[in-house]
Amino acid sequence: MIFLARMDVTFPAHLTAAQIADFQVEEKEYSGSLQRSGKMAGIWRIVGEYANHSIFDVESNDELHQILSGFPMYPYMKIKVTPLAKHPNSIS
Ligand SMILES: O=C(O)CC1=CCC(=O)O1
Repeated sequence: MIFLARMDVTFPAHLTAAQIADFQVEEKEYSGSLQRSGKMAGIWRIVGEYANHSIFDVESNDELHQILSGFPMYPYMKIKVTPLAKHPNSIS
């Protein structure tokens, strides 16, 4: 099952720059591990926003929820998930 996820990050004002930097390091490690496993097929920065579009290739809605809720920044992200089906004109 293929899903597009848009993740918007908003850190609360009480977090320090050092705490935010720690979240960014942890996020990169978790994200890298998902990408190496193939569960996360790609991630793109949305230009001009602290947000991304990511593609996930997972077995179920439950697996996607587990993955998304495991992101260290999950408490600070608004996530919109769009399920994708094969387009009839796709040649791949
Ligand atoms: O878009 C970001 O920087 C936050 C994020 C979510 C997954 C990831 O790898 O980074």
